[in-house]
Amino acid sequence: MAQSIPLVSRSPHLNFPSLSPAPKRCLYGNPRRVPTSSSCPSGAVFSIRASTSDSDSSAHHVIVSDNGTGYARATLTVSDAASTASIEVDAVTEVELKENGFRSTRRTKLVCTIGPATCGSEQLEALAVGGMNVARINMCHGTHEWHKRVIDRVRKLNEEKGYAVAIMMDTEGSEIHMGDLGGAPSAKAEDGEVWTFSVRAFNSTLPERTIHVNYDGFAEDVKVGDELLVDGGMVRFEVIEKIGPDVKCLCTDPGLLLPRANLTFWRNGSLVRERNAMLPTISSKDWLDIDFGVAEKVDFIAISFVKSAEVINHLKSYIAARSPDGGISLIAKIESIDSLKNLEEIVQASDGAMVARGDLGAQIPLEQVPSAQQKIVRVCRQLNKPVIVASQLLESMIEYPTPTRAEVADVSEAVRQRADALMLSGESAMGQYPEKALTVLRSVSLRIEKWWREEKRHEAMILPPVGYSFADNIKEEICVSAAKMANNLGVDALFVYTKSGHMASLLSRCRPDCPIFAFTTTPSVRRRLNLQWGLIPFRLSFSDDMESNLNKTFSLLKARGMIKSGDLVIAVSDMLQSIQVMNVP
Ligand SMILES: Nc1ncnc2c1ncn2[C@@H]1O[C@H](COP(=O)(O)OP(=O)(O)O)[C@@H](O)[C@H]1O
Ligand SMILES: C=C(OP(=O)(O)O)C(=O)O
Ligand SMILES: [K+]
Ligand SMILES: [Mg+2]
Repeated sequence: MAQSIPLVSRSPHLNFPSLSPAPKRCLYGNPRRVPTSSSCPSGAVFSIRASTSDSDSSAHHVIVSDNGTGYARATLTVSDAASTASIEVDAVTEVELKENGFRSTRRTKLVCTIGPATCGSEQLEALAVGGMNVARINMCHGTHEWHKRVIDRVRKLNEEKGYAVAIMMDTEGSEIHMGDLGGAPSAKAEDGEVWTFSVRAFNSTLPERTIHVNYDGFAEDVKVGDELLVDGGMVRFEVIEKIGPDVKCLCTDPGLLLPRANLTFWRNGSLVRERNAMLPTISSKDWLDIDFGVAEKVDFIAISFVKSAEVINHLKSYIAARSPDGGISLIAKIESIDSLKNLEEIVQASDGAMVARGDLGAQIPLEQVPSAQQKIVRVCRQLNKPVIVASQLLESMIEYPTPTRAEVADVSEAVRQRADALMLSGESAMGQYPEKALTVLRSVSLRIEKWWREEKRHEAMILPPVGYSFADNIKEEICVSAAKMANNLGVDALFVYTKSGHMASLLSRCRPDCPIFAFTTTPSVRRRLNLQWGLIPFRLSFSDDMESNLNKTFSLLKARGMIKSGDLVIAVSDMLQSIQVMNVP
């Protein structure tokens, strides 16, 4: 059983006022320094260890303390250990840390959809330099060869330049969408024009004002008088006549038609969900794309139009059988009425979720999208799953070099909600200013994060336990306590040594004020951690011996100028149930 931790009552430094934000207190003269003594020349290590019933592990000690002072002694000599080892971190973070220190690092992660505007090696590198954490490829567009080239270029960038840009493959799903406009980049539909939407296959050039529809049942399912919405209402038509496979439609709201834009149809003010609602979540084409993603070892697969947890579980077992090392995480896209209905079970089954506002806004009234977003972000945080806010964040930047004030406010709100990540779609895939759009996301994120750190404006969120076992509960408690200590002590960084990434995600979930340095042994875990709020993932080989891990880390990071003597850090690990507070020697 867990023991009481007498240290807490013995050490006044640990009696923090709970919940209320603690003022920065001067603990020992210098607020950032734990006392050092001659017996502990290189900074004190203070360790709390909890024990569990399965106490055969050497990690399960009650407390380690040094002759009643509450401080375990450690000799953190910067030694030989590191000389042969290496640490991998991306160049942008390294420069940021060196130049501006810990507080300058961005906590909100950035996902960029890669398309014709950004698929070249130089363009990809520019995005990586600009802060792209995850590159998304959308299987609605392009061929496997095209996507493979992008994947290879990102991989090369990671290998040669030290980035950990993860790859997210997004499935097409069984939505109804238009064809590819016969190769044209877009087409303008004017008020009063009559267009033909047809399920016919056109092998030569498309007749004028004709759109191919990918769903065979389309002409049968729509009725004269139905409203047809392109891309959630960017362009609207009214169905005026049905002639076999052709549906004649009158344009009532003009606008730009983009290739493969999504289509929904509405009758008497409600979304029509006939046979199309019975389409499988994962189409036969999606299965081929998923096989491609597994073969290419992508880091994330985002599943479009998820309706229930069942499909996620099904896909998980499919992928597990083909990719036994477990390197692929599943992201559920919340973009339908069904996915909102079954939100908790879907998020629980997935490894993360996306607020896919594009299609969501076509399925529920637009004015309900903001509250849905807030709810999805909250549920994901409570269930400890990373969440991405996506679509139209900077839509006007597809054409213009500056965003609208409203777009900046929208980005700010997602950052304030402390979503894990923000995503660019058309802005980076086919827009004219992909790098500028990324810069806007980066600078708005940094500014808003700084603002509420300074003002303590974020609302506290109840974080219910997520683990199923007592051992899990201990991990959670350690992370919650470590994050709280980090805030109260104003430490420079949290360090977490994690093999699976789980402890890192538990710390991220607490959204602490300082950055979290997540050390992990495998490149694949490192890339996947790159989607999570506040984590700076490093690849490092480490052992079960925390003291040597810390020595090695300090030595390597100091050698690269990323930390310096006197910096205050708190370290936790998933090998040892402890929280250690120390100054970098
Ligand atoms: N691989 C690609 N090849 C060509 N165009 C692409 C590609 N990926 C994205 N695009 C373009 O960028 C736009 C925005 O991307 P995204 O939001 O992911 O797709 P969609 O609009 O289909 O939901 C697409 O409509 C398409 O015009
Ligand atoms: C991200 C979305 O999905 P896609 O771009 O694949 O339609 C969305 O609908 O917002
Ligand atoms: K998609
Ligand atoms: Mg969508």
